[in-house]
Amino acid sequence: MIRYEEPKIIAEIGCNHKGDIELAKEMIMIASVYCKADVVKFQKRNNRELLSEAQYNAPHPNPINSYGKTYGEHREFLEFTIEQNLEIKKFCDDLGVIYSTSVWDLTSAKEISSIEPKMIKIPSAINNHYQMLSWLCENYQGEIHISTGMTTKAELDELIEFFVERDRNHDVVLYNCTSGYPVPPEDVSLLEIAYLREKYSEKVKYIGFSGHHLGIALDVAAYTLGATWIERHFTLDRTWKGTDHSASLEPEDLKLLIKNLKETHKALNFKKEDILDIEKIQRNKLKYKG
Ligand SMILES: C=C(OP(=O)(O)O)C(=O)O
Repeated sequence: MIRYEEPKIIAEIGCNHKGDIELAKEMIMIASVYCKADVVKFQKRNNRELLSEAQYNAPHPNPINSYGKTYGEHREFLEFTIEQNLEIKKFCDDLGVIYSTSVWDLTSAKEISSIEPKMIKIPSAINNHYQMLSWLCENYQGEIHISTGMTTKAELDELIEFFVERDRNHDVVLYNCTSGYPVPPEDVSLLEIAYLREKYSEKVKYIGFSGHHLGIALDVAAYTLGATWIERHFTLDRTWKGTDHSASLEPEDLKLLIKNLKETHKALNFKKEDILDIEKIQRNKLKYKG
């Protein structure tokens, strides 16, 4: 039986702030105050550590989305320093919204841990970086959220055992994810959520869903299948330059998604009695009396 707790919604700002901290703050305000997201999330990379020299110096694979002459320059343009991340975290604390970020390398994991966020995300691309995961298990006290896009079932088993062996599984949230931008419905593969729940719900704290699809219907289905945490990319304009905007939600969509998720949470129950109060008048009026 699924334990339906209140859904928790992450507005993944990621790099959609276009490297502009004032825009990032405006997005945080809208996501939290207007849309009512629980968490706003960013991404932290040390590009010299993460990318090989060749990757750093190569052009962006899709130049139309590039903010620099090389892929490395493009990534640096979108990067906030640790001081800027701290400024953003304080901005979030003042607003009462949770700040989080994914970390893409060991240096970023160490830097971000030093500002003590409540939760850190491990992106699908990096969920096999065991040196970084070991460091986090030993040094970081908060929740560890892990995405499972482009990951085999055997790799997933290994990942969960890693956390169980270190007795850190009690604060792991495991996300179903298909890594694509955008992902067509047939590749969202929502039943993987049921698989994660059946196989790992005793081993991790919660199951989640990191969606890169279009629209908001599938997130409600994901919640109904047992994903408590729902993460969606967030932008102010889906036509902006950048890989993630097209698969992101604009404010009206995110607000409606959160409303729909909260209503679904209220509706996922059994009738409290055979005939509810709301039905009694109808029963007197309409029920066949024989
Ligand atoms: C890429 C990320 O996540 P996911 O793998 O869930 O898309 C991220 O959080 O930075």
